[in-house]
Amino acid sequence: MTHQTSATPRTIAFIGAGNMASAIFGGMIEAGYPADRIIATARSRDTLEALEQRYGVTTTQDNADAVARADVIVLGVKPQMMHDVCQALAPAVQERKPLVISVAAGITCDSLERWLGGELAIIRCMPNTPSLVGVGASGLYATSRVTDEQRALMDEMLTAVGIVEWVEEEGLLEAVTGISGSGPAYFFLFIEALEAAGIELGLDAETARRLAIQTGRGAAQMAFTSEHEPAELRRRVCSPNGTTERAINSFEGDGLREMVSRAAKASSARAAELARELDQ
Ligand SMILES: NC(=O)C1=CN([C@@H]2O[C@H](COP(=O)(O)OP(=O)(O)OC[C@H]3O[C@@H](n4cnc5c(N)ncnc54)[C@H](O)[C@@H]3O)[C@@H](O)[C@H]2O)C=CC1
Ligand SMILES: O=C(O)[C@@H]1CCC=N1
Repeated sequence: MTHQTSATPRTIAFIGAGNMASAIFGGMIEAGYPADRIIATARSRDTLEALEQRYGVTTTQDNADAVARADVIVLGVKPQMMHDVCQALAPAVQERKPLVISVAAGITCDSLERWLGGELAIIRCMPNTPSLVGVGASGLYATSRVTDEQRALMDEMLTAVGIVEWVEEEGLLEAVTGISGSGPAYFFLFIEALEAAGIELGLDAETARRLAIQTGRGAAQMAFTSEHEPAELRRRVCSPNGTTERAINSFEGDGLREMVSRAAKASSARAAELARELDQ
């Protein structure tokens, strides 16, 4: 992992080490980031003990103590918790002035900066959970106080767990949320539906699941590595008047594209709604 180019790896505190935050630092550690440079906080001692055991990270229930020791803080609590967590952390953050990263859907840099006491370098990140297996996709937006060095550090952290796309307008993170932030759930739903169809067609559940998962994996891998566009790869599965053509016509007739578009826009709109609801 490229962090080795830095003289000393930065200490990174993950405030609210739940599904998303642990997917990021789990992926970073898997890629070689030193676990002893990662501090994780959560409300429950049991959660923290499990993280210590699994990843070898340092843990504490005291968010301010974690901030006091960190060069970078990653805010990973639910959007609804963010205001209270930030306000409680403001003195420690103002004392230390770390790079602040938020992965919360919706919450704007403006809100974060206000809640944390002002004048901070903030990066908003919309990651996704496949970061845990090194195949994440993250959208990033940086405020004007973020230095080139801090951007490079963020690139190092997140390219260790997947691809990184910077956006120049903060509002575009809502689009990222609708596509890749929420996106893994869409693909899991499709796998579930394909598995259920396999069972209806007479396969046993285990076989149906294995075929559905491997097919999703294979199609994504082909789309990722091929010189051809996804539409061309699709056409190559469709023999004229064959079986796939019937299935694709069924999807098109049932409005799959419109369904996907509506779903992605619903996710994106919810991100904007969260920002309005939670700005205080
Ligand atoms: N789950 C996902 O696929 C994605 C989630 N996100 C964002 O990540 C954030 C977290 O989501 P999840 O990880 O899914 O939720 P989660 O519920 O798994 O994690 C939240 C963690 O915060 C901890 N927590 C709550 N209050 C705390 C406090 N006062 N101090 C310290 N820790 C506290 C909880 O113990 C929990 O471990 C959200 O803001 C969400 O918008 C962003 C992209 C994808
Ligand atoms: O569902 C959510 O609100 C979060 C943000 C993107 C994925 N999970």
